[in-house]
Amino acid sequence: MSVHIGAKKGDIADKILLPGDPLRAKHIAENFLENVYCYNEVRGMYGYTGTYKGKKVSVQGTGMGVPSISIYVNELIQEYDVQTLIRVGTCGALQKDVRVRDVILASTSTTDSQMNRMVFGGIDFAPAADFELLKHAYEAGNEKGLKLRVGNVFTSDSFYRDNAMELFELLAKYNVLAVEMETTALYTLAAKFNRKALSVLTVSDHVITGEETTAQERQTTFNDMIEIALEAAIQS
Ligand SMILES: O=P(O)(O)O[C@H]1O[C@H](CO)[C@@H](O)[C@H]1O
Ligand SMILES: O=c1cc[nH]c(=O)[nH]1
Repeated sequence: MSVHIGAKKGDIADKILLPGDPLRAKHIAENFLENVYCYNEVRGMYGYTGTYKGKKVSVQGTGMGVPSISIYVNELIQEYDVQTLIRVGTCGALQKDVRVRDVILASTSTTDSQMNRMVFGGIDFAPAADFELLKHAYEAGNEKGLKLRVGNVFTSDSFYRDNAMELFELLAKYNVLAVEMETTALYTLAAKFNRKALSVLTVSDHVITGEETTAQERQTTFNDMIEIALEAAIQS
């Protein structure tokens, strides 16, 4: 096992879905995978492996924020040699024409996290999705008749922020689609270790209109996003 994941080598597939919420991991395992086993319960951050359309796929909760997802992604890559990592997360919409329950593919991310500034000595590294994964996910969405949004998301270090609207309006003006808390870390670590990564996000709330989804929905019912991510994973 690694420090935070109680799996043996070989227990985790080389393709993995990464929800922030461990109960979303359980939902994905129970409703989308076959031949499932749970390989991790450390800290209640559930991890499962099973098959999707006959191909081995894992799903691992990451917790919230850059430090938490960085721990899981580092260990999944360095200890378990995972190659393809797809975040399946929620986000808050920043654009008027992005609606609650829409699915967004993050082609890149903007951040207020200091992580990359520390690593790159003040240079602004531009985290990017893997193009092939993004293409497969986009095509999977099209096949389901969905109009996916593709673009820049804001990876924030804080969920609660003073004077948030001022920043959100500025980001919206620069075409940032939504706010969430992990994509920058995922894309940067994937670049560091030469792995493939993508964030597929469902809009759970609207920062401008105030429209929201319930905690139950955030745990369990964002199934378009899950199917799109699984299709992209098995084609990678
Ligand atoms: O639903 P998840 O994947 O946790 O993603 C979003 O939800 C959490 C905040 O409520 C943050 O982790 C944010 O990125
Ligand atoms: O980080 C997040 C996630 C969902 N909704 C938000 O407003 N922020």
